[in-house]
Formats: sequence, structure tokens, C-alpha cells
Amino acid sequence: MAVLLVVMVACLLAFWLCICFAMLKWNEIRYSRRKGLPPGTMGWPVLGQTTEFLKHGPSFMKKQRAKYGSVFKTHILGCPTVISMDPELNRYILMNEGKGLVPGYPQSMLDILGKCNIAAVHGAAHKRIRGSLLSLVGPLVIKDECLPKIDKFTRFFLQNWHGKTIDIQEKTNEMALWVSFKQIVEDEPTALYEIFKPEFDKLLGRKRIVQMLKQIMEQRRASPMPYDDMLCRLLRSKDSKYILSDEEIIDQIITILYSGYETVSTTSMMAVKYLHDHPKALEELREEHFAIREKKKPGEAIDWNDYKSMSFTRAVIFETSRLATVVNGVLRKTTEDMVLNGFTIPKGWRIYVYTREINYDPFLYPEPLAFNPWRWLDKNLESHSYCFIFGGGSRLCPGKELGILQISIFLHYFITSYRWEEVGRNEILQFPRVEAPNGLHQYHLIIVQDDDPSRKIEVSDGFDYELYNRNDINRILGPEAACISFKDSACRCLDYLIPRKKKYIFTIVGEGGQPDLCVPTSVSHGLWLNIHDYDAPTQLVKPLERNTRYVDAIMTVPKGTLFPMCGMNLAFVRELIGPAMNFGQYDNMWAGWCMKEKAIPFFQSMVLPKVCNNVEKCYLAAAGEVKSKLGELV
Ligand code: HEM
Repeated sequence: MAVLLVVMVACLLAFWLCICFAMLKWNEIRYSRRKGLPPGTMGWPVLGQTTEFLKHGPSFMKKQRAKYGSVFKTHILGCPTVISMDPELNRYILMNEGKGLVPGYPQSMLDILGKCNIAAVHGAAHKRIRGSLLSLVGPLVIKDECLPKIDKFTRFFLQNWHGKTIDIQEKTNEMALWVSFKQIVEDEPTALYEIFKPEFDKLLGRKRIVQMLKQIMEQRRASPMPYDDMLCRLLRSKDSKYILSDEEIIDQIITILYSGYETVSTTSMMAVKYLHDHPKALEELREEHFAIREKKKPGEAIDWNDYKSMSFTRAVIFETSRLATVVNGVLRKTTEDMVLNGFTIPKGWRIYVYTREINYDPFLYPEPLAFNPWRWLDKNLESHSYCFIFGGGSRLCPGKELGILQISIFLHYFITSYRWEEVGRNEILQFPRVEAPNGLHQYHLIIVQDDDPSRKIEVSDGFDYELYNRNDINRILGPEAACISFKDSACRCLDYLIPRKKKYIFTIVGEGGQPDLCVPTSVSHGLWLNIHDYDAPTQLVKPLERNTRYVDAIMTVPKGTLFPMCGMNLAFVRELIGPAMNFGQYDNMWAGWCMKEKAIPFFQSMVLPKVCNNVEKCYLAAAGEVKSKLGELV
């Protein structure tokens, strides 16, 4: 009987597995019939890969990219989707709104924001709604209209925190909504806000919010009182282009509240966290703000000139937004079949313009996991073509300057009024959405793949890594890309150019033996399993000779012994021997491309002392000269 039961369970299990496999297969076949789609997998019918995407977020993205490249297809959030992690393509999509591309936000979001909201419209309607929005929150009006109010409400909000344990997440959250709410309807009683906030937090409370706003609008129309807030400006727009219907006004208000809520609150909270963890940055910020306060009477408001002098504050806000990546990307939808990067994206597909990774690009942001606000003091960075923190193109965030202003004023009153310390680890500061990338992984790997870029290296789960291939080398170095030769160990030279601290550099070739750095070693040379690592002429005369004897042994090259060294299957400690390993155009040459300009004249003019009467002494003397004179180049 028991045996029968086991057999039945096994049959059921096998049957179930077959069904699952068939469903997966069917889904893949369904999409494989369409020609020209990007690589990728669509997962389960209907569900697609939504669960993996929501559960693993950034690591799901990295894994798929490693498998399929920077542009791949998937099925998430109920829609076949192409994910682009390619900075060039992302830029193209952002800059080419309208050419077959419109916003692609899910229906659930449009249901909350309303059908007239800015993300639901495009073309002329978008221009009109955006124009109206900019007349309320754009850079031209925030100086006179928004700043005095933000100052007043933020200062009021930050009162009486002395000696208390506060949840900074909860507080910044409340502050972002309250300050926006008060700017929209300043003179409405605070009790109204108390009803409004829980409805807003539920997000499903649109119906109730619409009712409340309609009521306020009716009262305003019937009242002779002069109001001075955003709602008043919307109701009495002076510019005929921007006269909106009641429905449009309501959607506009909900959009302003919704768009500036999580973005401003999360950035404010993360700025507090980063400043707490980086006392030097906090000290410099305090200096900036106390210098402003010194010029003012107690309680005097911040004015535009004060705000404009907050250059380090702006840098802190940009660095926080970058490192915390509050917005991971934006969504677009195709309105016709489109060819992008050589792939055909069918009409109606969603494109996830995933911009998160570019925030950690070491070429754009050297040592990208470090909190370094000073990098933003170079103003060019804000306008860099690949800086997508506030989006780009015709949908560049219209609330960018308003958001920065709100966070600046918050930081001003927060750091000039309080000193604080974290209570408990991560108990007060909670990061349910924002990842803290700093310090989570002991090792960060930079992998430079040197063979065919269409072949994808599989990297096991659990590694924190960046993967570069030949296409990336071409993208990063542009016309200079030829200086890193292809299909040899010189590909590691890209590693040198990646501005990040690296301790070990490994060059691993095909199925060769792996370098071993378990013992304190400056250079470790792995041997090849399959062929003798002969020099070129010997290999020519012994083309078929193979090494069949593999000895699992470590040999130490004695001091003073010269030995031939191949650049492949080599590992070394960068700090000890890095400059000598900077490979050039041809393998095994001792000169890196970045040194060429200066290195050649340097060597041509080098004179060694007379005591250098053998190779070893010459080498050591030359190495000393290189260290002292060329050291800063490396
Ligand atoms: C630190 C704060 C903020 C960040 C990081 C941020 C980021 C962004 C990004 C990335 C986009 C592009 C969306 C897309 O292309 O689909 C965007 C658009 C938008 N943002 Fe912000 N934002 C911030 C603050 C604000 C504030 C305070 C407002 C309030 C008015 C706001 C209102 C909007 C609106 C209405 C859009 C849509 C624009 C359009 O479709 O034309 N944002 N924002």
C-alpha cells in the first residue's frame, strides 16, 4: 500500500513538473515566433518573471544582463517588456519621446493619478499640462512663490525635536507631504490635512481625495477671500493656454503631491543617513549653513541669495540621489513596431529604461560606492549626458528645482538646529525601498571579458560585480579604444582605467589553471593545463605538443632568478607590482597605453648608474626611477 502511495505521489509530481515545463516552453515558443526580438526569457504565462523582478530587483537585472546583454526581453508587471540597461539607448529613448514612444506606466498608477495626469498624456496635451505645471513649480516661480512658504512650513515642522527619539523616515515622509499640501491649499484648516493624509497613504483613496478637492474648489469659487496658493493660481490662471478643467486641476494637484512625495522624503532621509555616516561631509555642510545663519537675525527666513549660496548642499543632494537611487528608471511604451539597437520591439510593448546602473558607473563617478558630495562641485556633472537622476528629454522632472529647494531648506533647519545620533542599528532608519549599497559586500569584482561580446559570462549568484566586454571598451574609450588590444590579456588595462581601489588583478584564460593567491604573494603565475606556455617560435615548431601531466603544486621562484612570464593566467597585487603589469598593444610588453605618452620619452632619457652591471641591478634601478617619476600616472 505504502509503495503504491509513493508511486502515486511520484507520478503526480512528475505530471506536475511536466505541466510546468510545458507551460514555460509554450511561453518561450509563443514569443520565439516573433522575429528580431531581443534575447531574454518570458517566464511563466501571465505572471512572467514578475516575482523574481520584485523579489530581487537590481540583482535580477544584473543577472539577466550578464546572460543576455544590456537589452533583453522579459514579462513583468503584466506586460511583455524590454529592459534597457544600455546608457546610449536609454538616452536615445528619453530624448525621442513622441517618435513611437510614449509613457508606459501601469494602469494602477494612472488610476490613482487620473486620466488627465501628465504621465497619461502625450504630444500637445502633454505640452499643455506640463506648461501649466511649470507655471506652478518650475524654476521661474519657485523663487518668489515657493521659497518663502517652504521656509515657513519646514521651519514649523522641524520644531521641538530636541531630546526626542524620532523616526527620521516617518518624519521626512510626513514633512514632504505636509509642505506640498500647504503650498497647494495654504489656508485650509489643519484638520483637513489630518483627513487627507491617511487617504493619500492608502493610495486607493482617490475617490475620497477627489471629493475633498472638489469641495474646496467649490468653496473657493464662492468665497470673496483672496487666496495665495497653488490651487488659487490653478483656478485663476492668467495665461489662457493653461486654463484647465476641474478634472485636469484635480489630476494636476494629485500628481504634484504624488510625484514629490516619496522622492523628496526618501532623499531627505537618506541625506541624514549619509551625513551621519560621513562626519567630514556633515562638518562642511554645517559650515555652509552656519555661515548663512551668522548673517541673519534669529528666526529670519532663508532668502533666494542664501539658497543660491548653498553649493555644497546641492552637491550633497545630488550625491544622495545618486547613491541611494530613489528612482530606478522610467517606463515607456511603443506605439508602433520599432527597431532599437537592431532589435524589433513590437507595438504596445513596454520599455523599462533602467537607469539605476549608470549611477554606479565608475567612469562617470570614480569610486561609485563612496559617498563623495565633492564630486558634484564640478557643475558639468549635473548636465552630463548620462546623468538621469531627474530623467531627461521632454519629460525631465519639472519638479527638480522645487525638490532640491525643499530638501535644502530641510537640511538647513535640521543641521543648524540639531545634533543627532543613530539609536540602534537600522531600527530608526528603515530602508524598505532604498538599498544601502555601501559596505554590504566585502569583495567587489570588476570583470573584463575579452572574447566575443555576444557570448555571456555566467556569474554565480551572490557576487557583487561589474562586467565589461569589448562593446563597453569601445563605448568608454571611443576612438581611443584600439589602445586596448583584443583577445589577449591586455584587456586588463581597462581595469586600470576604472577609477576604483583594487587590490588584486587576475587574468584568467579559458580553461587554464587558476592563479592562486592564498599565501602572501605579489605575483602568482597559473600554468596552463592543455598547452605548454612556450614562446612563439617554439610553439611554431611544436604546434601539437600538449601538456598531459597536471601537477597540483605551488612552486616559488627563488629570489634573484630570472624567469619568462606570460601575461595570461597571472594574478598580482596591484599595489606591489601594478605598474609593471600595465599591458600595452602587444601581450607581454611592459608599457601601458596610458603611460605611452610620457613613458617613451622618460625611458629614452633614462641614464642608469655605473654600478648597474647586470640585468637584475638595471631592472631594480629602472623600477626605482619609474616609481618615483611615473608613479603618479598609475
Ligand atoms: C529628489 C526629488 C525628485 C526626483 C529624484 C525626481 C525624479 C524624476 C524623474 C526621474 C522623472 C522622469 C519620469 C519619466 O521620464 O517618466 C520625473 C518626472 C516628473 N517629476 Fe520628479 N523627481 C523629484 C521631485 C519632484 C517633485 C518635487 C515634483 C513636484 C512637482 C516632481 C514632479 C514630477 C512630474 C510631474 C514628472 C513627470 C514629467 C512629465 O511626464 O513630463 N518631481 N521626476
